[in-house]
Amino acid sequence: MAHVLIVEARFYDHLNDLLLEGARAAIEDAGHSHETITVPGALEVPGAIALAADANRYDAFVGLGVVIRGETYHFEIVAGESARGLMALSMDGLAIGNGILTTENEAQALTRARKSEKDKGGEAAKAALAMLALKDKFAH
Ligand SMILES: Nc1c(NC[C@H](O)[C@H](O)[C@H](O)CO)[nH]c(=O)[nH]c1=O
Ligand SMILES: CC(=O)[C@@H](O)COP(=O)(O)O
Repeated sequence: MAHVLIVEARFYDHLNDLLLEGARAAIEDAGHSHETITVPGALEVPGAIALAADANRYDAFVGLGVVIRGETYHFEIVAGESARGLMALSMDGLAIGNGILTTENEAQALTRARKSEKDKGGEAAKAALAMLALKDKFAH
């Protein structure tokens, strides 16, 4: 059984609750365990995963969050840099799924956060587990 760390950027409570529901269900349906930590925003997710990875307590990681475009260039920074950070950690050998939504508005985020619709939280969890399976395959 794998132990998965979910790192959620809790910027929009109601959207995160939906993403968490999907991610946790996917992990449990696959027969694995999980725990969740919370950070302020998407920019903190990669750093939190890097810190947690040093603890050697987790087999895989799922980053969750919602980045909704505002008035300034900050959307590009938050969306792009959180994704880049997770990609860098993935290329460094961590089994990671990226469930950080980057949308133009809340309606787009709701559709993607709901388990009954696009279930991006569950999708990210399944991606992390798929990468863990690959990691295990190449380790033997
Ligand atoms: N605007 C959003 C943010 N911004 C906050 C940053 O992620 C970060 O916490 C801050 O810059 C301090 O380092 N975060 C989100 O997750 N979603 C947003 O829409
Ligand atoms: C994605 C963001 O950083 C955004 O929520 C911030 O809004 P604004 O660009 O209007 O400051």
